[in-house]
Amino acid sequence: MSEAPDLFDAESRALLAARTAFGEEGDGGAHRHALGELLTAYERLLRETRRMVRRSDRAEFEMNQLNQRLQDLTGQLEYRATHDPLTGVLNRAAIIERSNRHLASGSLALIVLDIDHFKRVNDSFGHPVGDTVICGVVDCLKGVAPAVAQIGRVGGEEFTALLPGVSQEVAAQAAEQMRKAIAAHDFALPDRSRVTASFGVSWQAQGSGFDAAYGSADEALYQAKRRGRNQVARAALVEA
Ligand SMILES: Nc1nc2c(ncn2[C@@H]2O[C@H](COP(=O)(O)OP(=O)(O)OP(=O)(O)O)[C@@H](O)[C@H]2O)c(=O)[nH]1
Repeated sequence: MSEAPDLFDAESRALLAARTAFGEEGDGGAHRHALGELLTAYERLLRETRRMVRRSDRAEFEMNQLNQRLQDLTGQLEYRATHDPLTGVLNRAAIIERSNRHLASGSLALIVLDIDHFKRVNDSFGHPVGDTVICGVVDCLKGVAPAVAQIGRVGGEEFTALLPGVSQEVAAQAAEQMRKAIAAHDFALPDRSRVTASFGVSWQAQGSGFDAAYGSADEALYQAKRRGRNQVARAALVEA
């Protein structure tokens, strides 16, 4: 028979003693004593086992908590790396990454918009008021954007909406809804003036990239600004 492990030394000894006592012609007292020793040894073993189970439960609980915290922190880090802290929409890096990902598997319509004469808002009422206008514009965009749209802030007062698999025609209609929503919104500026934005809309076939999509939408946006602002301009379509 193999040797008993150290952990069970006391129990093994008690068991051996009990076997010996019961194997011999002993008196009742010796048997009772051996049984008592055995019982004590096994009660101790039971107590030790329960203590170890409790300790292992505690360790498992703590490990699960640490795991959860790690997952939360990873999620927070990922969120910060991909979102604009002021408005909560996607940041420039995330917009570039998603545009390229969409264009690798299909077409992409891209809307770029820029708040008109935004410098005046900052200069007249201060930066914090400018920030509330930026947030208000994002709220307007979210309110009317199609479900498929992914909204991002790519510059100070410049935003994009990605519309994967959507035609330029439909994207231009969505941009027009956005334009109307901003123009109709009361931004509660001290002089009661309205806020407007200009839009450029591009469409790229599968295989293109963010630079081409953004470049042509930005060119169209520039046209919208030149033509008097508060309007939507479409980029010339480039066939694949
Ligand atoms: N409040 C605030 N202002 C910002 C932020 N980022 C950029 N800006 C401001 O946005 C303004 C951009 O102004 P311009 O590029 O001259 O353009 P604009 O006045 O909007 O005029 P147009 O685009 O030609 O219609 C500047 O005053 C910047 O300081 C921001 O995070 N918060």
